Amino acid sequence: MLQFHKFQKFYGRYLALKIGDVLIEPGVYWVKGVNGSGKSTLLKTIAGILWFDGDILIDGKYSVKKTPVAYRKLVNFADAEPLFPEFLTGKEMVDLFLYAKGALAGQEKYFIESMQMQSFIDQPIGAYSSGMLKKLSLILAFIGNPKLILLDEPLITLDTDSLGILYQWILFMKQQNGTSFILSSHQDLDSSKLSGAKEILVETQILKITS
Ligand SMILES: Nc1ncnc2c1ncn2[C@@H]1O[C@H](COP(=O)(O)OP(=O)(O)OP(=O)(O)O)[C@@H](O)[C@H]1O
Repeated sequence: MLQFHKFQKFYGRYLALKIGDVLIEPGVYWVKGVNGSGKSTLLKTIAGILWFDGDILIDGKYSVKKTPVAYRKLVNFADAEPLFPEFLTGKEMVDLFLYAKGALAGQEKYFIESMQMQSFIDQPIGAYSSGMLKKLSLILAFIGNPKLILLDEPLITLDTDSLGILYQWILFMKQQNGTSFILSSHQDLDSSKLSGAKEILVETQILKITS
């Protein structure tokens, strides 16, 4: 599903992450590691937000560097602490993503309604609480027809009911579309809801993948 080729990520002279040539099979993955080990760096480079040496391919043919538009239609990302223009409404951001990701009109309704966002989706984002902002960022990550969804710390600031909904979304996308997931979380994921999830341990600048 996801192929790293001679991957290295430097910040200045500091080598934050070295992966080399690694293939990650389809599935749901939980990225673990201590503070500063490189979890966010890993997700942001896969998302195409951070520059790095080497290449990353999805489905063996779409490269984040050589075919970035096609790649970004297949790889969605939600940041740990999302930031959006405060003058736009949540619905305007959703419409932008529906267009950019080539999504079917109306796809967003299931996500907005199940996450109970109808009451604030038309408000400016500047008026959102941190939980409302998190919900919006999660919706945006599920829009389109992604092969891979990257969620950086998806559990923080979500209330218990919303966590249950997020697990439902993950199972729904996995079953309906065969979407893979890479989630980073300091909190334990509910293994009863994400059965079969594999672990990626980020340790001393390298990855260890366990099943
Ligand atoms: N913009 C940057 N400039 C320089 N160094 C950075 C930058 N961003 C991250 N780093 C360094 O890269 C390493 C990995 O950081 P990263 O944020 O990916 O870790 P993390 O595992 O997500 O941490 P946490 O669990 O605390 O969120 C750390 O040593 C960090 O100091």
